[in-house]
Amino acid sequence: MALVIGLTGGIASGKSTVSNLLKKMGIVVIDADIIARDVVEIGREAYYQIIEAFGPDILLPDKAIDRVKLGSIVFRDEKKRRLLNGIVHPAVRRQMLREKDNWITEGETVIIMDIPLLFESKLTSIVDRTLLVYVDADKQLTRLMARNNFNQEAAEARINSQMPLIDKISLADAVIYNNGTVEETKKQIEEILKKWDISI
Ligand SMILES: CC(C)(COP(=O)(O)OP(=O)(O)OC[C@H]1O[C@@H](n2cnc3c(N)ncnc32)[C@H](O)[C@@H]1O)[C@@H](O)C(=O)NCCC(=O)NCCS
Ligand SMILES: Nc1ncnc2c1ncn2[C@@H]1O[C@H](COP(=O)(O)OP(=O)(O)OP(=O)(O)O)[C@@H](O)[C@H]1O
Repeated sequence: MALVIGLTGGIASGKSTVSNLLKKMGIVVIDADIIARDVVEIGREAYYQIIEAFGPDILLPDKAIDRVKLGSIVFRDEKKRRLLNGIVHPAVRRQMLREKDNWITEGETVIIMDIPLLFESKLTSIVDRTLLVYVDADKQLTRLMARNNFNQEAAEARINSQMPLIDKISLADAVIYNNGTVEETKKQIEEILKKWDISI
């Protein structure tokens, strides 16, 4: 039996930092953000649905979806965000489940599913345990602004489109506090894996 762990957090809370550390330890990670990009590639079903819903102006000259433009629409408008989620999320969910099944068939015993909206999208039923990457609100904002070169308004729009990170703490089976150094975060990961009897 494989153990499937849902890794979640908030935007720029440190999920990729944690998943990279887990990958280095040899653990398989399925990344919802990567799959969400894949399912809207030119020619895919969700690609046409997005054009239908948001109009052809949402395309770049090379016909790919303009992610910057789409982001500036959906992170300011909840209705539009729900519309996009309704198109993209079912396709992401299907592909994630397929990849999970493939890894299980290949004999993997521990699989991480990195899903930013695990709690918001009520996807906890597809994982056995949940692991939250938490960071204080002020650090989340400054890290997001620095990483994406966002102004405060754009960064806050994204943060506010998610469940407050602090509310996710009580929903998670374990929490990694990513306020300190990456080394401190690594130690916490090792402790949780030990507590969960996962040998690496
Ligand atoms: C709006 C889009 C085009 C913006 O693309 P962009 O390249 O700027 O951002 P990227 O996809 O890398 O997402 C970065 C982070 O934003 C946050 N985020 C993305 N989509 C959403 C959403 N619908 N609601 C809340 N937060 C979101 C997540 O924390 C994610 O890790 C894109 O995020 C998208 O298609 N979102 C809908 C699909 C989705 O929910 N993806 C998240 C995981 S399934
Ligand atoms: N412990 C840390 N110390 C300093 N910087 C960090 C730490 N953890 C993450 N960061 C930085 O904060 C930013 C956000 O981290 P990361 O990309 O891992 O978050 P994420 O949760 O995967 O974000 P998203 O969901 O938005 O893709 C990155 O620039 C990363 O280098």
